[in-house]
Amino acid sequence: TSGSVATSPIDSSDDAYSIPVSIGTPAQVLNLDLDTGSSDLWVFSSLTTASEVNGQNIYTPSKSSTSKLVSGATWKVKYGDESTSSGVVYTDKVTVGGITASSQAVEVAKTVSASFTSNSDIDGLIGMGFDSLNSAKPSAVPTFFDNIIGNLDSPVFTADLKHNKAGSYDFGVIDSSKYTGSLTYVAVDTDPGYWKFTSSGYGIGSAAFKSTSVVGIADTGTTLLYLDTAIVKAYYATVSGASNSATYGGWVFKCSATLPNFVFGVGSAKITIPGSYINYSPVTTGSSTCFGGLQDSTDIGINIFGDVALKAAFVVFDGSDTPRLGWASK
Ligand SMILES: Cc1ccc(-c2noc([C@H]3C[C@@H](O)CN3)n2)cc1F
Repeated sequence: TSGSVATSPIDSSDDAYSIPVSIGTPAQVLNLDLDTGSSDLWVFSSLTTASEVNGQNIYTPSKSSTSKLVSGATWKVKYGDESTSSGVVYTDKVTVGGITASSQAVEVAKTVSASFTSNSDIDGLIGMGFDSLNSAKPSAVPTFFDNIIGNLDSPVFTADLKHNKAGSYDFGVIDSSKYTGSLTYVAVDTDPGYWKFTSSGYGIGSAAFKSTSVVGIADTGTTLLYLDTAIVKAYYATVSGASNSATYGGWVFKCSATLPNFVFGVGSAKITIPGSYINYSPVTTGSSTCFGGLQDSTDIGINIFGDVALKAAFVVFDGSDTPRLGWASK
């Protein structure tokens, strides 16, 4: 089997991308953030503290004839931005892009932190990282990808994110109409559970490409691109007036600035991120100061190829016995 689901940016800044996910019988459709950087499928629910729900769609297990409580199971997640959620676990039928996992662990939130409450466009997350990252106790539960991989024509899913428009996630198939040229594959280190790979270098604008190993994760749930200080400094050195602002917590510049393209290497291939993607968004609505789509990864401890990078490429997440990432321009 194979399938495809449209994914849309939740706002004009492409802060996150959501997909419709059907849960239960009859179907309850929630808009979930597909996150290759985590491995819990969790949802706002009828069990979520009422004051912490603000416009989200909720999953009500009691209204589903196929829901089952997983007795004694709990979960708790914390994301890179320190946001959190936690709760209990049900199993139910889950369908994404026409592909069904008949008994998917659905982690039902009893509580969520303020940044989830204030984000009415996200009804939860669907983690597509490796099972080692799953937070369920006393034992981890499989991801949706893990539950369907055996039924897929090919053990892969692909990401085709776009700037300010709908893209797609495909399952079980590599649609060659979605990219140009050829795919270049790189090895994935699944420890501790991210899609972690080594980029072969970078280029800033028309400057010479710098061949150097840059280890990072392909993370659809992170908005921006986070790289080593030296690379980030070299990039913004080409942007007059750019500064690393304590006030805004990162590199900012005049919104009127023209930013150079940023190239990252994957093997012998090169992915070009248009400078316009790095002129990310005003620091506050209407401000003439803009926040960069490329930021410093020092405080994170790992480099993250988030949506700013991913939306410049077509990416194959290959979950075969030797996991790997395929990259192509588009
Ligand atoms: C309100 C909100 C907060 C965080 C996230 C979030 N989703 O994925 C990620 C990244 C960081 C890393 O933790 C795993 N992938 N962060 C989504 C939200 F809607």
